[in-house]
Amino acid sequence: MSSVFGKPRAGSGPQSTPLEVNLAILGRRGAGKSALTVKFLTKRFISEYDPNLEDTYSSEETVDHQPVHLRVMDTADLDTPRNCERYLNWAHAFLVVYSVDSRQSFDSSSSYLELLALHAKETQRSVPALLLGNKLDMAQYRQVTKAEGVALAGRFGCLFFEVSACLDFEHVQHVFHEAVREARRELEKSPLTRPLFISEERALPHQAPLTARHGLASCTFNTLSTVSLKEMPTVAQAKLVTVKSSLAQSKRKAPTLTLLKGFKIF
Ligand SMILES: Nc1nc2c(ncn2[C@@H]2O[C@H](COP(=O)(O)OP(=O)(O)OP(=O)(O)O)[C@@H](O)[C@H]2O)c(=O)[nH]1
Repeated sequence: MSSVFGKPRAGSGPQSTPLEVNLAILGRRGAGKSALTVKFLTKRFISEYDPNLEDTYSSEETVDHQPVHLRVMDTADLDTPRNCERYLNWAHAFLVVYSVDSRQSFDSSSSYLELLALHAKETQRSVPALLLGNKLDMAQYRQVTKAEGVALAGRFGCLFFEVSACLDFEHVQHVFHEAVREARRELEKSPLTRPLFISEERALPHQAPLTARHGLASCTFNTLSTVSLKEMPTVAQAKLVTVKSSLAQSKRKAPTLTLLKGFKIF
């Protein structure tokens, strides 16, 4: 039996079932969520995309010598969080993305972090979030300083990174793997935490003022006190695509590319 983070882990040997981690990528339209997701999955940068596609990808990863079955939901909210339940109750970790050359996207990322903090409070379920400033290659057009990113992340107690989807794959991979580590820590603290889909829609009493304040229109939260719990169903309007691990992809690029419909990959 191997030891991760000082705790013996049942089932972490070679025969073990991979740890399942659901990761949702949040952020304003154009921040680079899809580009980062595809970069992580294929090591490639995309320049054309369908902004209305919301895809959930599945990738077999190895993080700290442990197999991980990682599902990545590349969300497609418009300018503000909408119908958030689909990811709030599904994800074990969130990547909140803004673009360093867009003040608007930074403001949106703040709204997303507020939303996550509120949801954590209401459900008493802490889900780690990482704040990510993307498009570092556009640093000459910066509208958001690194210090502002650090400060926002500090306010919400999350890790912070600046990356570029069109530069090094390793930096992007590092961020995704950090998200897995954060999720794993949380899962080890409370192993009963697992993705749930809660079917009953019920707005919280104080939801309206907060959503109004932060522009979180049409987000509904459901707490564990609501009665009807179900397994997470297929994500609405999402394709689930299995992608080979990064290592396998580099050897077998063609099959991977045919799976990632909706993107033009270079
Ligand atoms: N220069 C640069 N451009 C990027 C980077 N990441 C994404 N882009 C470009 O920014 C635009 C938006 O990227 P997407 O990945 O589609 O952004 P998104 O957040 O998924 O946006 P939606 O799909 O509309 O939700 C595209 O033209 C990308 O090619 C980056 O790191 N650097």
